[in-house]
Amino acid sequence: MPAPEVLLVLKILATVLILVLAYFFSPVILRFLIVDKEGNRVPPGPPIRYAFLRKYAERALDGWAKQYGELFSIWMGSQLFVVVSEPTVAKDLLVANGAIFSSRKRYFMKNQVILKGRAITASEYGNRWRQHRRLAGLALNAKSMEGYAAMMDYESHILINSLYNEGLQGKLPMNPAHFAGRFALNNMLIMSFGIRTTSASDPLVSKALDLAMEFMDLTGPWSNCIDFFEILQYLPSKKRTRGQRLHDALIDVYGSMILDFKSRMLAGEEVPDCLVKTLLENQETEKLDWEDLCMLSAVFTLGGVHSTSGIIQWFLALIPSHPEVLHRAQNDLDQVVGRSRWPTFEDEANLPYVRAIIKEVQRVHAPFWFATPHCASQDFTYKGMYIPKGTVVLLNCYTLHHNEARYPDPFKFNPERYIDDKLSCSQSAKLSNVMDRDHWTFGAGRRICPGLPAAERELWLAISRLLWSFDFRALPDEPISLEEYDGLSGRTPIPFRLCLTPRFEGAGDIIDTVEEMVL
Ligand code: HEM
Repeated sequence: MPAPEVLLVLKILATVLILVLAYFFSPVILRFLIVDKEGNRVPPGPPIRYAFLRKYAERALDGWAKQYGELFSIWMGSQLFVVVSEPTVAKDLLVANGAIFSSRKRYFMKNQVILKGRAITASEYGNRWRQHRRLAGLALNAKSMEGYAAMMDYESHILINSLYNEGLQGKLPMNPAHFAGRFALNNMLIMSFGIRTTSASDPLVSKALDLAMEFMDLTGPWSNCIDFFEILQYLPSKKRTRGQRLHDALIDVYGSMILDFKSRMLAGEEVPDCLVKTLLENQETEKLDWEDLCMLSAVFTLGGVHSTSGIIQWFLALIPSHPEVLHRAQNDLDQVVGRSRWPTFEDEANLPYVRAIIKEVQRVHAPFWFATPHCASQDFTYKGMYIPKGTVVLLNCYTLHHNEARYPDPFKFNPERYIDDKLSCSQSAKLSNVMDRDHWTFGAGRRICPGLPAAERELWLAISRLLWSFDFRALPDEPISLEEYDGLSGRTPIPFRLCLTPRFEGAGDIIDTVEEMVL
């Protein structure tokens, strides 16, 4: 017979175990208990609560979508998620009922520790978000975009030039990630701060890319148990320390750029139009404090870095194993543009296959398989399924992008499927028949990415010029993985190397006619 003390310990352990099991299996009961006035239950879903989802969470979600249907629910710790996996449901909830499904959950790590409730992407739906969106809109409207057009053209030239020279005209295999990252970063710095990095070795490039990666890794919809188990929020943890450090680094790096810009304004210098100019000019009337300025400009900038650079990297990862795609695109470029100049943004409408390649890369390798989660700001019942206020609503882009009915043979990289699609992604997102929409890479509804036109222009310039300039060769003993990826929310390929050889004699003459400039 064990001693009474041992029995007591065993009893306590058994009770704890029962409580833990009850907690994790409580969805079985909650699915009957949580109902609206008519008795409608939450959408179907797995019977247990999850503490975290394994790497490549999109595969688990895709499996559940097949098992439970177009709208299913899942508990992550205390948080109820509803996952949207079908285009008409996405439209019905996020677009038609955008007044209800356009908020954001106050994630502990992302919204509270890192962004301290600031920044457009973290703002709950309401006046503050409208203010942020209006300010971002001023930096991204059609007139502002015209102002950035020449610089984006120039940055794409610098991108091609640095790949050409650093890769010794194709003799040296290279990892394109840093260069694609710098291209996207420079475009964002121009739009946000009116500045650019003047060489690939500028320390700001690595610093900003590292901060963007850390932000993506700490802020995924499932990355942190601490977001869903409130008790952990009262305890010190490594993740929380990383989040706090990231907050401080964002203030440090982006705050000092704001101070530099402000001192130029105060000195009477003519400063370029950009987001920070708009913010500083409107700081008093809009009642923006120092942290608002830092977080708005930091998140705006880093939001457009890994996403755009990721798509360029996925394009480069895909193209060596799809020579038929490459040859057709290069043939079209030769026919439409010729070899005595390279493509400009104005050529876009005349090169439908190149545009189709870009759309297809965005479909098969969206940088965010779950966009940025929305949150329900009211109770809502959809087709007999109850979505309580506070539910996080997730766009399951992976399943949406592999929908057999919309994209036959969905796992095949096949740009041909977009050949008759003459719309830009911005136009396509507004189509009334949502089954015709090109893809969901930029989100949906009122929170749809406001940087979409900027991203489209950048991607066109980079990808059409890469196709015009180079042949692409993978290394026989370094296969490029198209299945695995880096990043917990923003996805980029596992680092890879390839050789970029000029496609014809004379290409280098055009590629080499550019020099780094200081703004
Ligand atoms: C290929 C590149 C890009 C991709 C794939 C992308 C994707 C996204 C997605 C999925 C969202 C969330 C949408 C939603 O909640 O439904 C978003 C939001 C946002 N994006 Fe982008 N983005 C890209 C480039 C950019 C650029 C270049 C900028 C700035 C110039 C930008 C600025 C923003 C901002 C400010 C938000 C927050 C909007 C809000 O919460 O209201 N993005 N983006």
